[in-house]
Amino acid sequence: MNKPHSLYIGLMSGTSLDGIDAVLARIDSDGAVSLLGAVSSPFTPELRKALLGLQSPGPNELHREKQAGNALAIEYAQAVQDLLTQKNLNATDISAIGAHGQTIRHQADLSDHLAYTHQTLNPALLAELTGIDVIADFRSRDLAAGGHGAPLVPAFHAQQFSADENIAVLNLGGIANLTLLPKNGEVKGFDCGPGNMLMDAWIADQQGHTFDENGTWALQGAVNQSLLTRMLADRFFSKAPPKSTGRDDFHLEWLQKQIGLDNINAEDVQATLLHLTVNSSLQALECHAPHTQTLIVCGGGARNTALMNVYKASSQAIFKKPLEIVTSDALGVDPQLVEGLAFAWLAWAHKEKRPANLPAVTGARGPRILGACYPA
Ligand SMILES: Nc1ncnc2c1ncn2[C@@H]1O[C@H](COP(=O)(O)OP(=O)(O)OP(=O)(O)O)[C@@H](O)[C@H]1O
Ligand SMILES: CC(=O)N[C@H]1[C@@H]2OC[C@@H](O2)[C@@H](O)[C@@H]1O[C@H](C)C(=O)O
Repeated sequence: MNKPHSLYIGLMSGTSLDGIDAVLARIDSDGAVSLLGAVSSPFTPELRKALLGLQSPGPNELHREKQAGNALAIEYAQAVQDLLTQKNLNATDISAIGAHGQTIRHQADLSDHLAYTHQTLNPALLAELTGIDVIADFRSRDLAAGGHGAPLVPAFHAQQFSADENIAVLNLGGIANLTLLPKNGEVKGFDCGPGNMLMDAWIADQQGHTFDENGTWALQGAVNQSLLTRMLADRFFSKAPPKSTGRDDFHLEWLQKQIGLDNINAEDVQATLLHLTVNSSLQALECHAPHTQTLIVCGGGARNTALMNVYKASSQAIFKKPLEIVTSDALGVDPQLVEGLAFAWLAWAHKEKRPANLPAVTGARGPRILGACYPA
C-alpha cells in the first residue's frame, strides 16, 4: 500500500449506448491498477435519443453533434462529482480523468490519411466543470499512424490479466473484442463482431425493451441455422486482423437484410443472434489462439446468464479443446467496470508519456502516446 501512486478517474460510455461507467482507480508508479470506487448512471432518455440519432448521417448533424458533446460533458461531470462525493475526495486529489466520449463514427478501413474515428464529447467543458485535467480523443493518434485506433484495451488487459498460462479476454459490449495473452509471445487483439448490439437492437425494435435481460426472450426461441450461416458469412468475420468494427457495420438494417423475406419468429431471430455472438467469437478464438486455456469474459454480456450458458455449452463443439470460461468477477473485477478502468489507465499512460497502443493489435506503424490533454 505504500508504493507511490496517484488517483485517476476513467469514464466510459460504449457502443451499447446504455450509459456511463465512472471508476476511481489507484494507479501505482509501475502501472498496477486497483479499483477504489464506481458509479454507473444511465443516459437520460433525451441524450440517448440524441446520440442514437447521430449514429448515421442526418440533417444539421454538426449542430446536433456539438450539442450532444456538451450534454455528455455535463453528464460525465455529474458522474465525476458523484464519485468524489462517494469517496469524500476533492478535485485536486485526482491526477486526471480519462474520458472516452461516445463513438458515433468509426471509419478505420478507409485508406491511409482518409480514415477517421469520432468520439463525441466536449472535453474542454468537462475540464471546466470538474476542475480536473481531462485526457480525451484516445483513438485518433493511432489512426494517424496507420492503425485502426481500436481496440485499445488489450494493453490494459495485458497489464491486468496476464498469468502463467494462455489466457484470452473477451469483452462483450455492444461490439465484442478479444485480447490474446499467450504465456510466451506477443499480445494480440481485435474486434470479433457484434456482442450485445444486435440483440439489443432486435428486442428494441420488436418489444421496445433496451436489452434482453438474462437472455430470457432468446431462450424462448430456437436457432435458425440458415440465418446463422448467412450472418456468419459476412466478410468481417473472415477478415484477418488488424480489424475493428462498430455500429457503422452491424445495425438493425444489416439484420433485416440478413433475414430478407424469410418468415422467422421474432424470438428465433433473438436466439440466433445470441448464437451469432457465441459462434463468431469462439471461432475467432479457435482460429487465432487455439492454445488458449482460460477465457475471461467481461463487459455487460457477462451478466447475461443465457449467453454465458451457451458459451459454456458450445465451447467443446466450436473451440474443440477444453476451455475454462470465467467472468472477470473470478479475478475480482466487476465485468462492467473493466473498460472504465482501462480509460483511467490510458489517462495515466498519457500523463506518464508512455505509448499505450499495441501496433501488433491496431496495425499502427509504431507505439504512440494516446490522447489529448485539456488542463484543468
Ligand atoms: N443482465 C443482463 N442480461 C442481458 N444483457 C445484459 C445484462 N446486463 C448487461 N447486459 C448487456 O450489456 C450491455 C452493456 O454492456 P457494456 O456496458 O459492456 O457495453 P458498452 O461498454 O456500451 O459497449 P462497448 O464495449 O462495445 O463499447 C447492455 O446493452 C446489455 O445488452
Ligand atoms: C471505435 C470504438 O469505439 N470501438 C470500441 C467498440 O466497443 C468494443 C470494441 O468496439 C472496441 O474496439 C472499442 O472499445 C474498447 C474500449 C477498446 O478500444 O478496446
